[in-house]
Amino acid sequence: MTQQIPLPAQSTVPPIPARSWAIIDSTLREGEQFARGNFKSDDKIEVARALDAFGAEYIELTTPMVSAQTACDIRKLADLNLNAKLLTHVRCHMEDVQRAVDTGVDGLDLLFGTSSFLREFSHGKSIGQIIESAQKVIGWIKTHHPNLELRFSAEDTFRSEEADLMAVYKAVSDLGVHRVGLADTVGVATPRQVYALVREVRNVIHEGCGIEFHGHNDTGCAVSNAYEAIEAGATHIDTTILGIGERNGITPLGGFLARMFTFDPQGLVDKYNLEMLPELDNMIARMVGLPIPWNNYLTGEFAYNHKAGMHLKAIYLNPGAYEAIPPGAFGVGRRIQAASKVTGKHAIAYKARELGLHYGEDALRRVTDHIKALAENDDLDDAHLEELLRKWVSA
Ligand SMILES: CC(=O)SCCNC(=O)CCNC(=O)[C@H](O)C(C)(C)COP(=O)(O)OP(=O)(O)OC[C@H]1O[C@@H](n2cnc3c(N)ncnc32)[C@H](O)[C@@H]1OP(=O)(O)O
Ligand SMILES: O=C(O)CCC(=O)C(=O)O
Ligand SMILES: [Mg+2]
Repeated sequence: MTQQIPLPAQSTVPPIPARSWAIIDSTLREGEQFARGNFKSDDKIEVARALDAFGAEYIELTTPMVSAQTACDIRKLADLNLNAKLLTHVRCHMEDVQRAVDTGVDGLDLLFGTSSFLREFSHGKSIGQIIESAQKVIGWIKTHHPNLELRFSAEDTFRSEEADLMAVYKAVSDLGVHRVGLADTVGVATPRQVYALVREVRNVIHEGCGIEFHGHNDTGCAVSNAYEAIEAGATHIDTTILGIGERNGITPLGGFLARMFTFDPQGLVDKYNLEMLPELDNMIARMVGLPIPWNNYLTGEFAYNHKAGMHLKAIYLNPGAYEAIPPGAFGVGRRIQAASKVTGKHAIAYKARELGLHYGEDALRRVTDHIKALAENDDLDDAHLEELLRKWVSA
């Protein structure tokens, strides 16, 4: 995490310092709600240790109410004494909380649905009753376990009435929670809505109270919504490795880091062991029995594949011409695909030079056209290209 890497010139957007926000990785909570997420005790230890080595500030675990085994696993994870703070995600309910405080975690993430959908179909409580429960539960924790870090989230925030939200957030902030949470539970929020609501919430909570954002990806906005939340003053972002979670998941750790790297690369390098990202993604892909998607942020098989002739000419001169983020920063490599119908003479000349071969202008044009024609139906692999370039010189 002290590594210094050569960093390219970045976008013209003002920097957002990486020290202004923290990651709450929820692979071991939201990720357990993923279709293929069913982590065994050893898996949980492996994931928690890996996230800790990566530098995640927080690791969120599911509620001990799930099962006796889950409660036992939470205790085991707490006994690891990781640097990352451990949180357990619990309903705003005395029984859950009493069970949670015995597990040895550093904090509790409380939640209560505030939208009319969840008030009617999930728990049946009014906003007044939600606030009363929060007072009872938070009051009890503050008295009996004053050292626990506390967060209160309004589940389904973005389909809740603004006045209801402000009443709930003000009440829990007055009760002394360390953070309030905004959750885009069904992935419906737009980046602009996220920005506006985080600003509103900032106005009703105490100055030192943090703001956490949890965003689902149903409409493809999970990364941009997390970014907008930070722009508006959020301090904590929920992620999972590979984005696993209910339905199609939440803000993926890698995608979020890619987004934030462009604003403060050195800040990220200082905070996290970024080169571990492929290891984290591979670990979860293995545990859930699915491949890493081909177009995954940073670690997908083709995330750093360069193919078109116009790109290749520039990439050889300066990779930053067609890369926002140097792949080495995240421990991945780039792939130059020089032998396709969309290649150009500069790419072929570079490939030839790597083999110690040099062509005159005419020969270069002819070999390039030959390769383009051959590749009309199927791209050539590197071995085929090499053979062809060598033969061309000796022919
Ligand atoms: C959007 C999210 O991801 S929220 C987090 C979801 N996480 C989980 O559900 C954790 C895993 N869940 C479980 O293991 C179980 O659902 C348990 C142990 C929590 C509860 O199981 P059960 O008692 O069998 O209830 P069930 O799951 O069928 O129903 C949910 C209950 O929680 C209540 N509830 C829902 N939200 C809340 C809340 N925020 N605070 C308090 N109670 C709540 C509902 O009213 C319902 O209780 P009821 O039967 O008294 O009406
Ligand atoms: O507790 C939270 O803030 C988020 C809960 C959750 O997973 C969701 O609302 O999608
Ligand atoms: Mg969720």
